[in-house]
Amino acid sequence: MSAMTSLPQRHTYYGGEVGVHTHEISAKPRKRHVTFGPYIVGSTLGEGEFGKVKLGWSKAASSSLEVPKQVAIKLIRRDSIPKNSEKEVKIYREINALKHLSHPNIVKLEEVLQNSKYIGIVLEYASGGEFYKYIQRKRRLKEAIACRLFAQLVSGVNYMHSKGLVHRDLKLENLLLDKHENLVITDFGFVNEFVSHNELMKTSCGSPCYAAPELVVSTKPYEARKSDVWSCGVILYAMLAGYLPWDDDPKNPDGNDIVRLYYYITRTPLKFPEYITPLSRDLLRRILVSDPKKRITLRSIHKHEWLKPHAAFISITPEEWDKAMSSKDVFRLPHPAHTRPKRPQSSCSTSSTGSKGEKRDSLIMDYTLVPLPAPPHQSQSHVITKPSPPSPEIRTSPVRNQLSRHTRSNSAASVALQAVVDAERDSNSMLSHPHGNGVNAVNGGTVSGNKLIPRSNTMSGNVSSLLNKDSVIVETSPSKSRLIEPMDENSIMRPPLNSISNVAASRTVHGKPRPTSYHPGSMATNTDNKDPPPTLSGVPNLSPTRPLSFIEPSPLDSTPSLVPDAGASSQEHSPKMLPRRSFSVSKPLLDLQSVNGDLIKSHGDAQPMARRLHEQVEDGDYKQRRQSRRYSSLFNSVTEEGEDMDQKSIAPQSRATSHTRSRTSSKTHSRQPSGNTNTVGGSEPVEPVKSRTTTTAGANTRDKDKKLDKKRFSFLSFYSSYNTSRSSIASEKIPSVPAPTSQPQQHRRVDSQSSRQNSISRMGTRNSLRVVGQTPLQQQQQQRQAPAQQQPPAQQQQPFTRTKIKKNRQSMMEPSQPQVRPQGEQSTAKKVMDFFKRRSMRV
Ligand SMILES: Nc1ncnc2c1ncn2[C@@H]1O[C@H](COP(=O)(O)OP(=O)(O)OP(=O)(O)O)[C@@H](O)[C@H]1O
Repeated sequence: MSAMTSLPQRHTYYGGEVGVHTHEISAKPRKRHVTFGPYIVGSTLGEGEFGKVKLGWSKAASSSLEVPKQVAIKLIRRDSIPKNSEKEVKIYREINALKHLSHPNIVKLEEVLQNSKYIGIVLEYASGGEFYKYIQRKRRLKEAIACRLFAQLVSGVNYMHSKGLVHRDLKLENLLLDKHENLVITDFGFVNEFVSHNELMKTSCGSPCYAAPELVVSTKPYEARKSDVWSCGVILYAMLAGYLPWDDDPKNPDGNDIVRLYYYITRTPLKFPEYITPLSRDLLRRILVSDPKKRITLRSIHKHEWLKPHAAFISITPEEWDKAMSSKDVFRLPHPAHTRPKRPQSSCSTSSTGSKGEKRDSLIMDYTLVPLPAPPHQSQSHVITKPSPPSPEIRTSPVRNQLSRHTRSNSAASVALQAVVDAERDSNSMLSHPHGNGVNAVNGGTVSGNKLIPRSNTMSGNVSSLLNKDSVIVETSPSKSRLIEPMDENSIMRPPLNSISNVAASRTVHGKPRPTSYHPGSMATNTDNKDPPPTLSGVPNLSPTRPLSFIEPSPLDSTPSLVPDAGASSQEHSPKMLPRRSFSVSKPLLDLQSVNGDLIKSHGDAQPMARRLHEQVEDGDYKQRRQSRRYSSLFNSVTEEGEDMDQKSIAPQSRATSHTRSRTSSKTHSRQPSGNTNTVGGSEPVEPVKSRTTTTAGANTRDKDKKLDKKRFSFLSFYSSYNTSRSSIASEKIPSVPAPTSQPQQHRRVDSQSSRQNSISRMGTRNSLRVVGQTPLQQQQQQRQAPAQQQPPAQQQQPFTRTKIKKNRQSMMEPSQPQVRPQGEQSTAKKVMDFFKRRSMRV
């Protein structure tokens, strides 16, 4: 149609402007797309803590026969990232980790873009959607499928462990599927580094239902890798059973009392439904062992009989993965990106007024909004941080640690970002300076050197400018060196990956107080504690509860030490209110001979990242606020404000959109961009078609409903639907617990009316582990002190809903009274509604 309408114009050819002329007089409305760097931004794939994740297409490929490369772009409003905040650290922690992870079951970081308004983390698009939905659809997985996916999970986890990284937030919600239904591990916001010979960590994080007991009930630093193993076990159980383990404490049916929950977990034998085979039960029994010392290691998991069908896959070493992934995709179809489309090399080419063809359709906002100094080198017009294949040299080179060490007073997270980019420089990456297309580019490690940042003259150590609105990071892979010229070495600031240490050291000099960290054991029931589980009314050893903000000042106002996470510090053994875990500021000395775990086969990539700067102290505070907003919205009280705040984190217009697809991976992955073109950033909305963003009450309602759906999930619901009697769940042992034995009806259907409130309350409880600044008991005490207004609506018996929210646990910490659940049969429609209403929220 388009060709037909343009045909007559060919007769009016003049001066070689066919394309433009034809376009201008085309009867068809000009297509305009929202763009972000080299990508056309499509629909919303999901929404997380940092904002929306959008489907994106490579613009360059859209004009050819080549299938546009699809990516997932995690758009983060820059103004939503307070400088020196935990959020900032988390973002760059994730970037840094992903940059050095190259495994088929770990989401691939394509690049990081940045313009005046947004930071875009461009990830490989996992078109298979969210894993928990996959299980939802199937109710539970067949053993063969579960075996394959679990093999992929442990392979990916083993790989990251081999790099000296622990995920610490493994759960169903952080697993995606690719188009071949391979598992993809995502969300590395809590990733941390462990030191091989002393891998203990102190900061508890993760989601309660997936977190190892030692994170909650022990006063001791925990073995980070073993906690990941536990989470893998919970995931495996969920795959096979269709619901999560230990969900049946009659005294704590909603899991509101986290202390009791973990007391129950540590004392209640694992129970299995009858359809789980003995072999898989055996593996689960070895994984879900409360004592981390007795818990099976990943290496032993690999050798377990149940995984024998995939022994060959699991036996692939991290080194082999590095090699394979750097050369080709292993079991994914080759990326079109391997023939990465050429990007305009001229800044003018991306200008809305200076380009022709496709780029004329783009409204490049940043180009005009953010005037940049003329780049010294011709470069790509988009910016970007491009990950390069894992480079052993980068990871292990001791020289890196000797690179310039700047004493900076900037955001440690920014330093981390610079550290991220620094790795590229080591691998011959070149700097690029985009000066157009709205996304500016500077090399993260050379911000000052290439003078792309107005404050560049102060940038000898000012890495924070990486997050300045006028700055953009560009990092190119070695393969792109042909597009740009190498920078003068002297102009490049090259902070080593351990440059964080310098920041930390400098902060130490400042002598600011370090925030305290969540130290679960200081409050919680010890594993060995034989006393009855503490109750809300009688927790004997509660420490004085203080507001999070008081307990945990900004980590960057603190005095980080050089003591790694491992708990080597004398502070580690302080029973209560231990100082916050300090950040590792130097490359960890991976002593392979003394590696405690089984899987470390190389020095790996234990890059010091920003991770240790604040850990999750502020995170708890942030999440509390965020969760409060969400809950407010859920209850239609003070809601609008909360919703707005969340929505604003991406784009104002997007608030009203009804096409936000929080769980539409399968639907959207083939969706092609359409509509008008705007550039994400500047003053333009993110949403592709403005007309679609019309605000209506209905749209708002739908939007909220979708959010609710996104936040709620319960395996129990569909399991109950599938097997309403639940009598098949066999208790292998009679629990010798103080609490009454578990009851099958805990995994039951629920009244749809009450499910929403109940799920909300659950989200605030079992998911509350991410309040890392306090122990559950602390929170409980706070809760007791808190006014009743923080309490959620009266809860009703509901099946367990899973976590996807990270805030305001306090308001949810009030114990709920067990209530009699409706026993009546539900209609199918009601079940379906319940199913979608009880989606998880991560805390
Ligand atoms: N690579 C991807 N491919 C497809 N969909 C994705 C991808 N990454 C994220 N999504 C979708 O976006 C949603 C939010 O992503 P993600 O959880 O990573 O964001 P986040 O900001 O880190 O949030 P949170 O930390 O709260 O989980 C996911 O649940 C998923 O539906």
